[in-house]
Amino acid sequence: MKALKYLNQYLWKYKWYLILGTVFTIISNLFGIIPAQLVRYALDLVLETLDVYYLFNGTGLQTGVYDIFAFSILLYGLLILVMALLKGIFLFLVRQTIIVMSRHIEFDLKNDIYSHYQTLPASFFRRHNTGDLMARISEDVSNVRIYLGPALMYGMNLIVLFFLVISYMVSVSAKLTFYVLLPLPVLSLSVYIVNSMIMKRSQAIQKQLSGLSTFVQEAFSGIRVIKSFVQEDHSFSNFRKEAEDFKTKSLNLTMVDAFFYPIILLLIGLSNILIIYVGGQEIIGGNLTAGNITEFILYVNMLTWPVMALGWTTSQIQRAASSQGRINEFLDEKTTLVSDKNLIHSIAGGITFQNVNFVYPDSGIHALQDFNLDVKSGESVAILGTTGSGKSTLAHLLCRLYDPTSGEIRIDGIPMKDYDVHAFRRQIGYVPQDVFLFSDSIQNNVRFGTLNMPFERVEQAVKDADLYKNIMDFPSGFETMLGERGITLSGGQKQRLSIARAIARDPRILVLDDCLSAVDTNTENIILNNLKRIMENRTSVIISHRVSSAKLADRIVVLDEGRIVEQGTHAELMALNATYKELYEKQLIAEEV
Ligand SMILES: Nc1ncnc2c1ncn2[C@@H]1O[C@H](COP(=O)(O)OP(=O)(O)OP(=O)(O)O)[C@@H](O)[C@H]1O
Repeated sequence: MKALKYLNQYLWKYKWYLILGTVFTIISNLFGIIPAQLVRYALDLVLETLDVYYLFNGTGLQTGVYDIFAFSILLYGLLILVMALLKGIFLFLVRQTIIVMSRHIEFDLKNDIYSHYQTLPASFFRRHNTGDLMARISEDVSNVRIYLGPALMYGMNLIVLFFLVISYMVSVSAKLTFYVLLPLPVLSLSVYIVNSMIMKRSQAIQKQLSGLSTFVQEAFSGIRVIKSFVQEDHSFSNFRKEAEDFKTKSLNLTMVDAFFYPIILLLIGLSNILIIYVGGQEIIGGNLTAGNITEFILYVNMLTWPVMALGWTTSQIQRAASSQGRINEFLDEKTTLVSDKNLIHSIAGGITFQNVNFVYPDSGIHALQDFNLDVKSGESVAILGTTGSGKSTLAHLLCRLYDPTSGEIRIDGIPMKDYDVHAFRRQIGYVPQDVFLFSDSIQNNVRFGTLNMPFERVEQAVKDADLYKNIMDFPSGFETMLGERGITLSGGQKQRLSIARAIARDPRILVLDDCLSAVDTNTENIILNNLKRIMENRTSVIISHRVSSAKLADRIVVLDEGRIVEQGTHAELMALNATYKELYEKQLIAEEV
């Protein structure tokens, strides 16, 4: 329950909806209760007037009595109708305040979670799968919304109704009220027991649902691999297993739910029997009228639905508490990538790695070891190395997706940690190894959020990435849609578009992480030559496992198992006659073959 405290800030923000909602709930319940009293008056009136009516039997006054009697009944009938109408109007207003409030909070909560997700470091997204992230922002927020909307509304309604009805009942007959409410402790106990079971089972369902979403999301992201390996049946049988588990857990919950309503109806029925039995004796004793008994039956029936909803409400509150707990777990995660000084200024692009060590927290792999490198502003450095030698790790550190485990990275002589993270990243052009493009037009993929970027710059970036001709060949040119709603680019085209996106931002430091692997050597040369021109006076770090990409750089650094084994220009490294030369010759032969 503690988890729900987090929502108080939103309740405070929308306090007027809540206050008005409470007032409307009280008014609507008053209009709901008054008809029961009108029924009592009407019934007692009928019984009393009947005696008078028969008293005047055979006289001319009987018709007069009948007219007064009929008129009074009609008046009561009309009053009950007006009350029902007023109750309806106020119920409408209750929904217009409480449910509207819950929708506002749902909107705010989703936005807050989404923007919080975005502040979290890359390591967080490695630890948690996409299905889980999605479930917390959709399923869990929905559960919380139901608590803040319908559950709060029914809960408030129950409290107000209970208070009003019981005070009326006591004012009529304390004895009868005592008997009518006798089954209540049993009811509360059963509600509590059943709800604890509901809570446990719904948590299991929630967890399973999250697993199911992850499975489906992964299966459809990798649909091409599944199809090409003819693994549809295997994938389906795995899905069935997950879905079967979900079904079993849901059925377990349904069984408990099925117990719930009969128990409540039984106890309410017991109350009705008690009213008639004890009330009947009271009538015989002359303490109550038949109207009172009718009124009591109406009250008890009025309580039936809210008491039944009590079970639903409590289970929903518990469900919301567990959902909010899951949401808080992520909201409490704080990024470690913070800056004390938050320096915001334009950088020249000098990079210094000083005894940098990096160990991946989740795998414990020592990806970079005592790494020292000095890159002057405007210099182009190629990082070459075998697979798993730590090249991408270097790129991640340069974009400050991670901080070094020990050692320091300095930019223009200032520790990278002192720069404002966003202001710093804005000056970096990063082309990741796994190209990711959004389902949007080519133009918007290049602009990527910088809406005021002149079209000429988009065009120039695309030309520099040697993609212009390809784009012009598409019927819609720059407006060509990509992704699920549009065309699929080839691997090389994607890489070039990703390069265009990075250079269009006019970065001070460009980090290319093995992003020329899917283009031929000729295109690679064109792009690298273009980059040489546009990156003049800016720094470029070209990561590759291909010597052809490294050749044009001012300096080449050869990595092995997280350490620098050689560095120098192409000619110097060839003269060394060691790792680089061996790599060069191997790749030359492979290319010739
Ligand atoms: N997010 C991660 N969590 C844990 N270990 C990781 C992670 N990313 C990489 N590693 C490990 O760190 C080491 C260096 O990986 P890195 O991706 O930097 O190599 P690389 O030189 O870029 O390789 P490649 O050329 O194949 O991309 C590898 O052993 C890899 O398994």
